[in-house]
Amino acid sequence: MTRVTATVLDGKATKDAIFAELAPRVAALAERGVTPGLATVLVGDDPGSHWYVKAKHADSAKVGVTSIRRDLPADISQQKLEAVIDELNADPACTGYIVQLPLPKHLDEGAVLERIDPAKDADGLAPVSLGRLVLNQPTALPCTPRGIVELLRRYEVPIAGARVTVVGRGITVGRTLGLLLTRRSENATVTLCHTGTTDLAAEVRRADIVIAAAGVPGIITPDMVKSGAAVLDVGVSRVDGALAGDVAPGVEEVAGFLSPNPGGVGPMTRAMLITNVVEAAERAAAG
Ligand SMILES: Nc1nc2c(c(=O)[nH]1)N[C@@H](CN(C=O)c1ccc(C(=O)N[C@@H](CCC(=O)O)C(=O)O)cc1)CN2
Repeated sequence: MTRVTATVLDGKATKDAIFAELAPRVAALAERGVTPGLATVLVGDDPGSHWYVKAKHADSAKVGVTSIRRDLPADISQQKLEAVIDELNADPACTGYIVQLPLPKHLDEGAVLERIDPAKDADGLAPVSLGRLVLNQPTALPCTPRGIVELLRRYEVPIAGARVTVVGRGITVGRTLGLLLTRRSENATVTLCHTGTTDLAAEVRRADIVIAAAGVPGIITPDMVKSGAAVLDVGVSRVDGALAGDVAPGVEEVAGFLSPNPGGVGPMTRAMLITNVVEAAERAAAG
């Protein structure tokens, strides 16, 4: 019997294509004397967060976006961290910035996000940005949800009318993704599953698109997936030091589309961050 294997939703190749599209836009801004600048605020020593921030600055360099880094000690006080936020809000070289999450437990993440000038919120995670998203007002979109929608679109996975099951209610993916997918421009029907969901397998089985963002290795097994569904693996766990996604082996034989992990949604998150910064610079240049 011939085994069918899902089409790979290649986030790395798509990121490279997006960067190739952004580079001339950055060059056009340069001709007008505008250089977009991305700043990152990184608190502490988490190796994963360090990797992400380093990658974000490498991406910026590839596209012609300048970099500002604020690497801060794990025991920084709330007051000192907020002073760094205030500096970036006032810095004309900083078009947009992100505070790498999660922050150490002693810090008030909500207060930090609230302090970000919405005009410089490159992550779309500040309360005003999320409120604008809810109200259908123009705003920077959260990078991972935007990356998921972009990846689906570029591979022509039908979204309008699709049943989407999102697994995981974290702020960077699950909780915000439904806001994008239920806009009229996407028109999907979304179910958000979490630890209180009574029959996860049934919710996944009826989905045309599954977004696995629980951070539980292998939680999505082949028997849970409808034949031909698109499955995007966004979960990040470390098992014996290696990255482990939420999607178990064998799903590629049932799904129609599968985003690998690594190499799927992660690179798209980075591509959308740089896109958000370039768009902010274009808005500022237009006055
Ligand atoms: N302020 C934010 N914090 C966090 C966000 C976010 O969007 N904004 N999302 C995640 C982490 N994240 C971005 O910051 C991110 C995750 C993954 C990748 C990525 O390219 N991953 C690679 C694999 C990397 C590895 O081997 O560990 C891949 O998937 O191929 C980039 C960015 C939480 N925090």
